[in-house]
Amino acid sequence: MTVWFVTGTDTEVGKTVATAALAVALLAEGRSPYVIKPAQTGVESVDAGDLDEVRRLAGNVAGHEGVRLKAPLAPDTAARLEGATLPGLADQRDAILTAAESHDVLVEGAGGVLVPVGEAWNLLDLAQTVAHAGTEVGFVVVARAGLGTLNHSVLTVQAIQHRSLTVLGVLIGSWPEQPDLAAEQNLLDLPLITGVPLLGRIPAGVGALDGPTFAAAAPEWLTLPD
Ligand SMILES: Nc1ncnc2c1ncn2[C@@H]1O[C@H](COP(=O)(O)OP(=O)(O)OP(=O)(O)O)[C@@H](O)[C@H]1O
Ligand SMILES: C[C@H](N)[C@H](N)CCCCCC(=O)O
Ligand SMILES: [Mg+2]
Repeated sequence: MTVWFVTGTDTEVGKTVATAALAVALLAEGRSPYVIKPAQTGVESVDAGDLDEVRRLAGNVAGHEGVRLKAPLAPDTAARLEGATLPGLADQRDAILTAAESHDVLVEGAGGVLVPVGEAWNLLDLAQTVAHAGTEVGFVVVARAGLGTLNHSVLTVQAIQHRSLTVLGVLIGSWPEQPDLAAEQNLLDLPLITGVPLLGRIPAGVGALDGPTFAAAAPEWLTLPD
């Protein structure tokens, strides 16, 4: 089974909404998604995290969180502030490999791709250790629609490719109802400048939909990577 890492050009670009849309598209193909959030920050123990939001939108998909931390900061920073220990790289890797035995796994990072999700390691380190175990790994990069996204997207794609990891494509996390000139041109320029496919665009506002409405529409917004 595949392991797709869902990263973004920044925090708040729509990785969670994109993860939910990818999960719906996998379900629509009769596949079995498993969603992992290795490190959830900015939530108390009783709060809904990204995995809960994915389940609200996509239905009760299988999955787990690696750790949750209170401060709305990078995981290693949040852990330092509360004196918490982050799960080790091998533990997070093994949890992914176990899930991948029977599921197509979606792993959502925290913030952008170089944000530490462990003690001095990031999503690229995690992806590399999963790939070294012989599992097929790919990245989906969630990007903003408008001016500024070209640079952020190329930086992210090249950081991933620099580690000899595969970028499956770019997905626009929130496509405006009235796109401006930059957004419209970015539909052409994003695949040109990054060298990877544009997998689709998720309409702005759909993260606020109820689950069934979201799930009915989500497959139209994107093309699943091969
Ligand atoms: N297409 C969309 N429609 C509606 N709301 C959206 C959309 N994309 C993002 N949002 C909203 O923007 C906020 C940030 O989105 P999201 O949580 O997906 O970002 P993220 O990249 O997952 O952030 P993090 O780094 O914290 O995981 C959320 O409140 C979300 O509901
Ligand atoms: C709290 C937020 N929503 C994310 N979970 C964590 C984002 C960390 C970003 C760190 C940084 O790039 O400065
Ligand atoms: Mg998120």
